[in-house]
Amino acid sequence: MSRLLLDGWHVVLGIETHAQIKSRQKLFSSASTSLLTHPPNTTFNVVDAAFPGTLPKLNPKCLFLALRASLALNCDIQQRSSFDRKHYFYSDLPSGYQITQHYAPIATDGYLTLPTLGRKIRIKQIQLEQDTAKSIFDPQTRTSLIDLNRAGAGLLEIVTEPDLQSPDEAAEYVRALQTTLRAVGACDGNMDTGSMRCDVNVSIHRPGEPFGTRCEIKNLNSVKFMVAAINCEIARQKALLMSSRIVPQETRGFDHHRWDTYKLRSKEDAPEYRYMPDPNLGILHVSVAQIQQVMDSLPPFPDALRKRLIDTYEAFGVTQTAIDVLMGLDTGRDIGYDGEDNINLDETSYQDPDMSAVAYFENVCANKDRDPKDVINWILHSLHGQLSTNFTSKRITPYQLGELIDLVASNRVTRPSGKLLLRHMLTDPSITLETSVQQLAVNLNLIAMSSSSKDDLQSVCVRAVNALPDEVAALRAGHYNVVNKIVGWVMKETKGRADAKTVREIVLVLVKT
Ligand SMILES: Nc1ncnc2c1ncn2[C@@H]1O[C@H](COP(=O)(O)OP(=O)(O)OP(=O)(O)O)[C@@H](O)[C@H]1O
Ligand SMILES: [Mg+2]
Ligand SMILES: [Mg+2]
Repeated sequence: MSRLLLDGWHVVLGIETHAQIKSRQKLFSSASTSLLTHPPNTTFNVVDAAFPGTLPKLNPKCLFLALRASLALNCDIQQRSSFDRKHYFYSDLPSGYQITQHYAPIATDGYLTLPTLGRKIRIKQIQLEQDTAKSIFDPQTRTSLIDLNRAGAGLLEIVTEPDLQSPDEAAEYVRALQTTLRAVGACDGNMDTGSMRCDVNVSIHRPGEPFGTRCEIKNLNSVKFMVAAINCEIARQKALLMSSRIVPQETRGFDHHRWDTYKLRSKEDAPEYRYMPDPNLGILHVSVAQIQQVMDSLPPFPDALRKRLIDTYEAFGVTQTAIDVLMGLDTGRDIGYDGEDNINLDETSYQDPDMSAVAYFENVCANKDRDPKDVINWILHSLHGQLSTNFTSKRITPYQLGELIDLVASNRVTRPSGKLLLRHMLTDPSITLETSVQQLAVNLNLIAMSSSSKDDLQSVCVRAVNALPDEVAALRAGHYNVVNKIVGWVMKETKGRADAKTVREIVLVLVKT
């Protein structure tokens, strides 16, 4: 979408994302990070509950993941950064302040490339900070309950420059950010469970004029709501400006029942946070050697990987869209993860999260006789839905899929039979990762008839012609499309083992004579 909206306004958007760090322990305490399955108030310790005399201690795993995310977002890592206290009083904040990096964040001046639009969105800074507890209002007893499980969990706040120009771009940015954070294992990117939450800043102005006043919409937990909130906000600001009023700087929320934004507080009511350096935490030093070590541990970045895949496979007819779907970048899919809990909580066996769909595809394509376009079609169309899980743990290995593709490509098995074969492989528990696909095709009587015995096929076609005299007459009278009905009869009779093209040829010869 272009920057210019229909009626001549420019839209300016900046996004602040809170991403929960995928670490086993909290940012400054040794308590476990909570999963949704944990009962309330079971995963916190005295540090998280802010008992007097407790001291914070930075968890190296959180730092490691923050550095990975920062490098993946092309930021400059600050060799010296520090922590500050942001004070406010709310029941979900036991200590009365949140530890964040207000004055000297860990990383600055990065960018994220929007995969399909190709534009670079500048990342202003990334800061490490603590998450709050959760307060839950119980309307029956009219009381607020506090769950400390989330208190003190590590967050990355990732702040963009005001570079985004439309709701579509904002959506693409969030999806690309989600993919990047997942690719480096820093965050599971799951918006509907609150692992990733966005605040979006919106302003509009006339072309050539300075930026308008921003309003910030807080705590958006899906891309859909974010896009809706931006659209509502643009409409609201436009209406104000068109009637010669001003847009006051405000913090707003999005009400998904009313499908509109509402005012939370104005700039004048903004809390005074009384930021101050946290005296319990010193300067955080990161050496060049440490940065290099993290750099060496990184998997290929999604945009570089995407470019390599396009450069390698586009010549074979593999489309960019297919590559985006394979990489999970396709913008048509909503941000929701498949609900699977693939959080790797074991620090000692740290593994890069899988780019398994890509690895699987390239593994099958390693045999140069295979057509990559054919391979990606099999994966996307026939294995679709299983892409977000690890292929090797599934019921079909790249070797087996390759075997299947070769059987179909050489007409030993028809395409419909191939799909049937695949379904068997995915669902029949007696089939192992060692099963030969060719042997299975033989056992299931799925070897194509045209390549096994043409005579058999000929006799089925003769039966078809005898069984369908009306259709034969229609065909003879010049209604060519009727041939499909006769071919269909043969396909049904042979359970899809016949090659439709061969059947058509045989039928046409039979009908003419
Ligand atoms: N005129 C504007 N229109 C839209 N977005 C803007 C504009 N000016 C700044 N922004 C964006 O607003 C965001 C400001 O975030 P930042 O964290 O710097 O400050 P904040 O919102 O005041 O603080 P807090 O972290 O307490 O919410 C950035 O993403 C920035 O790009
Ligand atoms: Mg901010
Ligand atoms: Mg903000």
